Amino acid sequence: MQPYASLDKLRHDISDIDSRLLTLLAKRRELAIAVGNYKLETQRPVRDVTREKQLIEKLIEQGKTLSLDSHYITRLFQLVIEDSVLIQQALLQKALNDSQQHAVRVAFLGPKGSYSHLAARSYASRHFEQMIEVGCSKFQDIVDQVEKGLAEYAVLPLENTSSGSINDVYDLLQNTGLYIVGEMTLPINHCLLVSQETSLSAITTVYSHPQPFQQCSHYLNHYPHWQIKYTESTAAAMEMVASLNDPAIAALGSEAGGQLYQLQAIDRQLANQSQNITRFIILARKPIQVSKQVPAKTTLLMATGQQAGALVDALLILRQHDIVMTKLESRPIHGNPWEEMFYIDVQANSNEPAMQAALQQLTELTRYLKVLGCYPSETVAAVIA
Ligand SMILES: C=C(O[C@@H]1C=C(C(=O)O)C=C[C@H]1O)C(=O)O
Repeated sequence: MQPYASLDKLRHDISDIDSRLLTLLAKRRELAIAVGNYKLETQRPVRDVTREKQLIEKLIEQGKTLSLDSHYITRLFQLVIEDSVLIQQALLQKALNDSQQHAVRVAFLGPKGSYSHLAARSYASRHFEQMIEVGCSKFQDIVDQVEKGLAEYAVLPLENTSSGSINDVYDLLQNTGLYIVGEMTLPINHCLLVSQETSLSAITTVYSHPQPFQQCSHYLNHYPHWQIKYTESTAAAMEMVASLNDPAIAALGSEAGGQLYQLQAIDRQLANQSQNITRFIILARKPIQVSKQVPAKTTLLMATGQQAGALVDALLILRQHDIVMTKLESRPIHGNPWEEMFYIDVQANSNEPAMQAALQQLTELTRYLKVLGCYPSETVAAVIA
């Protein structure tokens, strides 16, 4: 038999299995939606950590008999379970907030192909029937679009596992009347994208948004002669590289985004952290109700007095009510040199009695307190067996 013929046959069989896997995953999702509807009627919590643990344990056992590695099985099914939890959370949220909108306008840092665009699409696929894309060129424009009623939702990147907090977005939150109504995480795989056949040694200039340059600083240190050029988004960098069509010019961005501009990746996984993940927040003009059946997060904006221990006193209030803090960030207050605004994420629903009591005490203690939003926590990691 010709080697090519056998390769064709093998690939045909692999494609066949992949397609059957997809059909099964879609069936699994349908069952998860049915479970979601059952939970809606019976008021049961979406997450069942014991069930997740048992499920993964059983799969690992079965995997052993099939010579499949437990780490591989865990990673695969964490993703599958995450999808199922998020789809159920979206279902409960829709029922509670009675949102009748079919086509919603979502503003993000565009143009097409940016990470924000991928995040907006992924969030919309779970939450809305149809998304009308509103690509913006600045963070401020995204917020303005929603504030002016030209879009219903804003998608903004807030923090990244390699480069940390995105200060410009934190600062915007101090001055907007919008509320946080959702969050999501997106794995970010930065690639070096080029418009034609070339090699790393031929590159002289790289275009991208400042964030990818920060997140790939270790990789870039190997090429100190590369000229760095900033653009307003990774997609703008891709657009530029496509239009210049020069073998010495590259962009840092996502492979999927690059495909929209006919760019090819010549190097991948360039971020300093192998787990390079960005957390995005979703903003809207009105706050939402979060179902008691889903894990919730609340984000607070707070200015304490200048007295010694003011922040500690505030945090002690959270501890007193057994409220877990997942993030604390501080940013300067514009116009008040050396004064700080604190951003606090807690694992709690702002409607719970414990949180209500804590908010009451914090209002008495602090100079300024605002609930920026309460939203379903989408940083779901299925429990490892
Ligand atoms: C589907 C369910 O909901 C969630 C998702 C699970 C899954 O995808 O297998 C398991 C447990 C729950 O956290 C369920 O409760 O069975």
